[in-house]
Amino acid sequence: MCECVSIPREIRERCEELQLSDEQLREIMKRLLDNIERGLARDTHAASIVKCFVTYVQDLPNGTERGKFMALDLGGTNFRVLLIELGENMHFDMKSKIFAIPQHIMVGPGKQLFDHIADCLGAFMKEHHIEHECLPLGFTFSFPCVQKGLTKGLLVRWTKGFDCEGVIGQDVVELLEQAISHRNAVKIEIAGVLNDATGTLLSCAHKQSNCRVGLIVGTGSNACYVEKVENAQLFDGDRSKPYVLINTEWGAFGDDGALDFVRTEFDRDIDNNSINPGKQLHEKMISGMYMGELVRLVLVKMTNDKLLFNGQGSDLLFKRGNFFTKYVSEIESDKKGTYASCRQVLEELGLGHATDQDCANVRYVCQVVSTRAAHLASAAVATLINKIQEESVTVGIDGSVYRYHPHFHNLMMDKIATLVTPGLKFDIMLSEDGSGRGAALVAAVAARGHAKTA
Ligand SMILES: Nc1ncnc2c1ncn2[C@@H]1O[C@H](COP(=O)(O)OP(=O)(O)OP(=O)(O)O)[C@@H](O)[C@H]1O
Repeated sequence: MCECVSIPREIRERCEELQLSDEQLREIMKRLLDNIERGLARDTHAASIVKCFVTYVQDLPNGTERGKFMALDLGGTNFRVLLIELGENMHFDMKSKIFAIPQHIMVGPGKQLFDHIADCLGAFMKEHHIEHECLPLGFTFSFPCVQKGLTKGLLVRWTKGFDCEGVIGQDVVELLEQAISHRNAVKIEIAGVLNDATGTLLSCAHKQSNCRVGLIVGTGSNACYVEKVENAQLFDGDRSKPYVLINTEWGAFGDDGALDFVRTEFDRDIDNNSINPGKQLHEKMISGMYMGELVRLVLVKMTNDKLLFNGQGSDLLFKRGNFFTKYVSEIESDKKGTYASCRQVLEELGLGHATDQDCANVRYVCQVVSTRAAHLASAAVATLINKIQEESVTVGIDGSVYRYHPHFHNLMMDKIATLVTPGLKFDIMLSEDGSGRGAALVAAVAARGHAKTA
């Protein structure tokens, strides 16, 4: 962090607990690996915090997939319906539309949510004049699910601000099918349910054949990776194939206290004020739903201690949720020694009286919080790379935090390089629309399978 020189000692000291040493990161890796192994093993799975659910996806795309597919992507800020056509030479034609999920639907009855999804699907198919076709559909549903097959996923719990009654324990594919037939508008054949991390892995593997990890750093954080079937003890699918994709659900890592040695008062505050206290503690230290709020909490404390803004905050700064995660990216995008975006953000927050020193301090806090997130994500990715132990592995990543934060990629490249077993090569690539393409690819790979057996 090159700007330390101009940052007062008190500010730096307050931020120390938010900076993780390599030793701490290695300890986190050890604990995460232990959690992953417990999630995979028959005897320890039930009690394991990191669930490592099997996905039943065993084949990666190989470029021979062809046809027209639908995809639904539900799992965070936006809900999307997509129509994707796979052609020769990896040609990918995609039409998509974003539909809002109103807040009252996010926390209302489950039936209302699935009816809404079915209505949006029907409207989209009509708009594209395909309402009379029965197309295969991949359903990206990015919440923790126990899968019982490629087309059966039971919701374990809601995350990321959703809390719809009557869905936990239910098969979300069945709920979607019921809603579609109930609305009676279109016909669809659901070919697979997956989450966005799996979709990201598949969409990157379509381009980069050594892709073995899919990572999300968006509203939430999660990862999926390619595991040997022999290690996936609970997998009851085709054990004659060598691999199966594992959905780690690592957002829950730490829910048993494993991360308490690095959690701070700010992390505890975020958790206590969330709709799922005590849950998803790893995710809450990394992802976009919480990053801005973490920064705000640090700024509030420093303001109250008269270390910022001459002790004069603003109503907007003191109100929860007002410091958006995109502000972190904007503030850190200012060139060294300049504060144009920072000033704009502070003005929006009623802090027009900030001095240049305040701006430098605010940027420092943003850097500390986003760097911690990038380092935690890196430690978790390095854990998987070391576990996979292939000579060269590509990690596909999606999510607005990774996509838009100006330094996240570089921070991750540097830290993963420090943490992986010497000799293992890796690369990380941005997934172009992983959840949508990935869902279509699941449907397409399944269709390829049918074609083969037919
Ligand atoms: N410019 C930005 N820089 C950093 N974070 C951002 C930016 N814009 C949006 N975000 C954050 O990214 C999150 C949304 O992530 P994304 O767009 O990947 O959506 P998502 O699909 O809902 O996420 P997920 O895949 O976790 O379900 C929000 O928490 C938001 O605050």
